[in-house]
Amino acid sequence: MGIGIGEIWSQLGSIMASIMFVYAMFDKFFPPHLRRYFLKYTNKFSTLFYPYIQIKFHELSGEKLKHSETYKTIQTYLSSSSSEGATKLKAEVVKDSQTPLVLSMDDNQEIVDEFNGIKVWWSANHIPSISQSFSYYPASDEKRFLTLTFHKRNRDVITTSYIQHVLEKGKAITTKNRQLKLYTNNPSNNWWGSKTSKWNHTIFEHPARFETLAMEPEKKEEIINDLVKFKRGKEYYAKIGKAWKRGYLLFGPPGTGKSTMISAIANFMNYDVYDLELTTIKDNNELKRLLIDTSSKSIIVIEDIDCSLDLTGQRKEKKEKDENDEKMDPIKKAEKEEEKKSKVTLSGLLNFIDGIWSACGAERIIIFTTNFVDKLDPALIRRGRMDKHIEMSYCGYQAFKVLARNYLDVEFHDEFFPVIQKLLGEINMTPADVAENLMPKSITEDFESCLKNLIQSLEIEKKKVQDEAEKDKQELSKEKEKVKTNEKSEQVKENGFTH
Ligand SMILES: Nc1ncnc2c1ncn2[C@@H]1O[C@H](COP(=O)(O)OP(=O)(O)OP(=O)(O)O)[C@@H](O)[C@H]1O
Ligand SMILES: [Mg+2]
Repeated sequence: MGIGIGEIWSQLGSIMASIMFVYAMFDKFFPPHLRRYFLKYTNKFSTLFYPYIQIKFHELSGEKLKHSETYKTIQTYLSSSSSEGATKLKAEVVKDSQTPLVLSMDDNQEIVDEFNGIKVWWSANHIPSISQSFSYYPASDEKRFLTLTFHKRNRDVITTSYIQHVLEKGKAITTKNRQLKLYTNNPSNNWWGSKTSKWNHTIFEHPARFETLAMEPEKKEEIINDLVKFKRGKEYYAKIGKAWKRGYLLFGPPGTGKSTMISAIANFMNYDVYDLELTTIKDNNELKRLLIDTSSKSIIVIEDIDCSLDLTGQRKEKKEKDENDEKMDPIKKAEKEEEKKSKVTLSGLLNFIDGIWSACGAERIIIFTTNFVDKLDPALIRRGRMDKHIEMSYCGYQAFKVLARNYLDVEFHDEFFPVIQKLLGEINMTPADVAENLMPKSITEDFESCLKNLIQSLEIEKKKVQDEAEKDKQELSKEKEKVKTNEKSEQVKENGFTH
């Protein structure tokens, strides 16, 4: 006869009661100084019989400085197999991935994985915050980690090949599912708790590509080659003893495609973009902390560097405006005072680019853009910091051809193209303006009228330039006339004086 469920329960109950009783006796009568020895030996005893090893992977590593990439990678790896093993699943942020729903293990769930016939167990663990106070911000002492459990005898295989296998596979899945992200820095008064990130991000979906970027083909080729070389340069950078990063300085007048070029680079390299807004950063220290929280395979962009640094521009303008607010309430005024005092300095930025801290994380491109390259401090843009200087210039004939192909699907037109070629040789027009002229303004407008529009604009521009040159010439001759008449009258005076 089998034993009934009820009987099992009653037996289990009495066993539990006995354990509780023994524990209570132990707690009450065992002398505390002996208890320590007892626990030590039972621990040794149990490890003798407990044949498993556990490894923990924490979400935050390095004194909470950084979200661990290893943790994220393992999580990705596990999410690909957890759907089968775990019974409680968690749906992850959907918008970051190309797959509509990313499932992963929920807290305190366990899954079994197998590698070369060896069984391992993974569990997701969560230690809630100790502080009980209710807060809008996530608690900073909350801890999450993944635990890997395996048999002692497999120690070597697991710690070398298996973990490497997990990381490689996790990375491969990440790259496959990857959508580029565009990050902007959060003002530091929002950096509460360890969970709130220093960077906000959205999905980066700029359609710019090198193929659609209008510039001289040789120049474009050169940039692409440089990027390819950089991407494959891991060993090379290690060999020459340099951090694996590269700086580009993009300069040129507004509307020549600097920002477009950044997007094209991001798409080409498949890197995330960190758009760094220097004006909201309080000091060099904050800048450093932002840098630490960026990931590898990324582009760090500082647009209009001449305006955002203390060298010129924006900050000064801001100060002047503030001086008008004399009647401001005292708290706000103190805050503003604080804002004025703290700032990122040139040396802080230089450290950010190539100081010791810049070596954390690899495969990174730093891009500065400016309209006025002459305004920048030479220290900032010397080679080694900004390795490659790229001038984005006015639209030439080759660049126009790319735009015509993009906007109108036209390769050549024997009536209009030669005219445009001649005019572009004489007139400076930005690719943005050329593009605007080429864009059909209504659905009925055909490509010929678009090309005519461009020619018309170029001719108007040419006329303007000619008129201005004429005016300048006239003024110059007037000046000359004046000087001549002055000289004459001086001479007359002098002659009159001597006679
Ligand atoms: N070289 C180019 N190739 C293709 N499109 C271009 C190019 N330059 C400009 N454009 C077009 O003009 C628009 C403005 O260009 P973009 O924002 O890249 O200029 P910019 O150099 O960054 O200007 P600013 O100095 O004002 O920031 C873009 O949306 C793009 O469509
Ligand atoms: Mg721009």
